[in-house]
Amino acid sequence: MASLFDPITIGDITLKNRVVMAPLTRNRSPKAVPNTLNVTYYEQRASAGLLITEATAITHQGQGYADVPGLYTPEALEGWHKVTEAVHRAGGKIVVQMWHVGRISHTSLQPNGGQPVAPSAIRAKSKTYLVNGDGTGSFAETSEPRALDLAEIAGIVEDYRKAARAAIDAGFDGIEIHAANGYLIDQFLRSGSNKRTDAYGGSIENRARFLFEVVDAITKEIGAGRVGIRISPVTPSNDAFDPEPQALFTYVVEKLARYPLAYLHIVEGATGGARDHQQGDRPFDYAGLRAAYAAAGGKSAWMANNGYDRELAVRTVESGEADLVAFGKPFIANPDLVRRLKDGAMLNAPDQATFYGGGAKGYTDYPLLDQVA
Ligand SMILES: C=C(C(=O)O)c1ccccc1
Repeated sequence: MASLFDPITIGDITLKNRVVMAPLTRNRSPKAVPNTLNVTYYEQRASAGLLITEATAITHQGQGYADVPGLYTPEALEGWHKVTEAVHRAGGKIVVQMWHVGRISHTSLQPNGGQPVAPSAIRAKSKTYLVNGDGTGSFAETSEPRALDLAEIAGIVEDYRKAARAAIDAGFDGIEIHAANGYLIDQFLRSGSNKRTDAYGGSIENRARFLFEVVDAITKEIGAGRVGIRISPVTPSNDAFDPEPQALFTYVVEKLARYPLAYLHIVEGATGGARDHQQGDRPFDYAGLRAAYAAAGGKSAWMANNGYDRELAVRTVESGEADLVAFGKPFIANPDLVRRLKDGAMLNAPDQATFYGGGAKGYTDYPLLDQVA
């Protein structure tokens, strides 16, 4: 029977435990360049079995929020190299979450002030984070997107391939494809945001085409053993919706079974919200999803996420329902979360007011267990 605190090898990556830091957007990388504060933040949390970085834009077009990092300038890659070196020096493992926001963006963040791109010209009922002239942050409505021309899609697939290569060259142990939470890949998957009538719209197979072109390109470039993927079957984040999530994501995982990936990362329920959130006419069957994946020959590690506490995480790994558990907010407030979970110690409460934007406060200043009187 496996324990949350046992080592595990996922694809080409060996982890010292199964406690994962989930991707957490913190908006603390001005000009999309990781800085010394970011180095400290990730280094502090290196006792995790695996760190998944905050969502990181593969190109300027893929950028949707102010002060999130990128993977597309020499300065950003140099900044990430400092992060990976520090995490490895501290004995950690780290992958970067590769992100294209699609329609979840704002003209002020887009190249030449242009419209964000999407599978279809359907505006999301969502907001994005901007930084005002005086440096203060605020949330603004996302802009009206334009539909991608068929001829543009191959270029974005190539952007993913180039970014994956750049990530490995920057010292990451691997990458996570961000296919969740209503961003570009998820916008193609979900029928609520994809009304295309060409080979990328309509049937489930067509709506998943873009995802698998990205998976093909990245796994050919860096090897499947260094590739994870995050999906969120029923999240309503960023106005994501599909009335038949079980059919859609069963198709997705059955096709992913063909790739010997490092892991599949599943957001259960509404991201950061109710674990039992439902889309469509019946509750989502996560065990059934994994069974379909295994029946299709899938052998990659299964990473569960969203609202896990110590008890549920320990039970879920011991039962074999998942191989790893990813924690978000608990890692914001507890750099030494692994030790706290192992010891059953109290957890610092995260300060919501400092989740997004700002500096060290609420980012690198949470006390370790040893520092708490
Ligand atoms: C990248 C995000 C995601 O995956 O939901 C995100 C972006 C902004 C705020 C919170 C989360």
